[in-house]
Amino acid sequence: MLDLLIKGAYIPQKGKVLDVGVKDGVIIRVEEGIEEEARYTIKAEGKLLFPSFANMHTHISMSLLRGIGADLPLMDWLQKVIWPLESEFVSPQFVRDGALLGIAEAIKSGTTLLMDMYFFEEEIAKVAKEVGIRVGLGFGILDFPTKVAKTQEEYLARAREFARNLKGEDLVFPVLCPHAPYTCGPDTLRKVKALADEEGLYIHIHVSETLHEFQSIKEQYGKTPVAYLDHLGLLAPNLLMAHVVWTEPFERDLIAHRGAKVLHCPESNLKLGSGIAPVSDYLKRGVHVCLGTDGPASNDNLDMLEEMSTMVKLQKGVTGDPGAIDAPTALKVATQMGFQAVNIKAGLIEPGYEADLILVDTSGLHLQPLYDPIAQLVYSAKSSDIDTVVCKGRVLMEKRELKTIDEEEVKFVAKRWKEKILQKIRN
Ligand SMILES: CSC[C@H]1O[C@@H](n2cnc3c(O)ncnc32)[C@H](O)[C@@H]1O
Ligand SMILES: [Zn+2]
Repeated sequence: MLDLLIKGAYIPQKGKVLDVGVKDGVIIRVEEGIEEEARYTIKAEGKLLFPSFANMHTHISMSLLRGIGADLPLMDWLQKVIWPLESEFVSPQFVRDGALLGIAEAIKSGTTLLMDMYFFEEEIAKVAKEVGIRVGLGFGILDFPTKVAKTQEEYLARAREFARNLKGEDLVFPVLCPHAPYTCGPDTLRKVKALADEEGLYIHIHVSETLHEFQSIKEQYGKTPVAYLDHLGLLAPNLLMAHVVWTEPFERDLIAHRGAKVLHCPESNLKLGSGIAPVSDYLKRGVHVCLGTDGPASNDNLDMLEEMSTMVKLQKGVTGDPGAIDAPTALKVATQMGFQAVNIKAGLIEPGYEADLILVDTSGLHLQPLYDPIAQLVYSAKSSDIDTVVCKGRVLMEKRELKTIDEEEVKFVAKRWKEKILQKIRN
């Protein structure tokens, strides 16, 4: 008996109407007219079936800080606004409440994998398991004290303990998160690398986000950021680098050669005025590129459909080439490349792949007439068209109704945080 049967959806990547049968979280049948019994059946006639999105760089609990400090460059935004607020308000409860808000928004826009970096990540692990979404989790490691730890030794010991506690979990997995080359010195970065290799972990880090960072790392260490990380031994397949906006051409080839991954966050880079990453050039050179929104306080949402559309249009505009990134490639970057980067077999609708899927309702005026579903998903669809979301075979949203989160409660709690935070800002 199947656990889930999705009947009669059009699968654009196959160009056919098919049924999809799922058992134990995995797609086992993709065929016409499946008659096998199923515990749960979704009638999907007239809808499009796609893989779900992998949001590969975010700080979901920052959803509670959304809208604060708009229109500042990165370092002013962080140092004058965000870090003082985080030091005042971030607590396990803040992280939990922010995670619920962020995860609810992520599911409603079709995401089933989030790569997160923040504080008190054990709270996010609990929320993710309750709700049924995949999250890669690590707390930020910095060369200065935060609420997580005070010294390098303490950060590394806690990171090891955190990783060991989460090993073997189903939906959540531990990652090491040195914040950036400008907040972690070379000794910390080398030790993080050693720990990652010992424990078999990914490293998730902000890299070369602004021109200021690019120039100051070069001044301080005699090498531009990517070359500097390579010099320290970090540039390897387990390195997930967020942003990578500023690179020399030789560094781009080095990333491809070493197999490190780029987590591209175009909307955050635009909003903070950080620049435009040369993503079509990365892809041409064979770099593994994934897509992320960054935190919802610098974007200011977790909408991967929007992010995908922004990515493609920026590359067309900057290069003057309308084929710089085509729609099927954009979809692949936002789905399959993300899952693949962390070794999750999802992102394709094939037997043997994890059942991480979305159904898209095409009845909206903005999707009429529907000639090219993949191009129209990238260029015309809105996240409100996403009708159903399935993560590892579990239905997290159906007919736009969240199945595992109380949406009204999440909004109520967010308002309470707003009142507290506003009081502080006004005083
Ligand atoms: C210590 S946990 C993560 C840390 O990162 C901060 N952050 C959020 N967005 C960005 C960004 O775009 N670049 C660098 N750092 C960022 C966040 O506020 C947390 O303090
Ligand atoms: Zn970030």
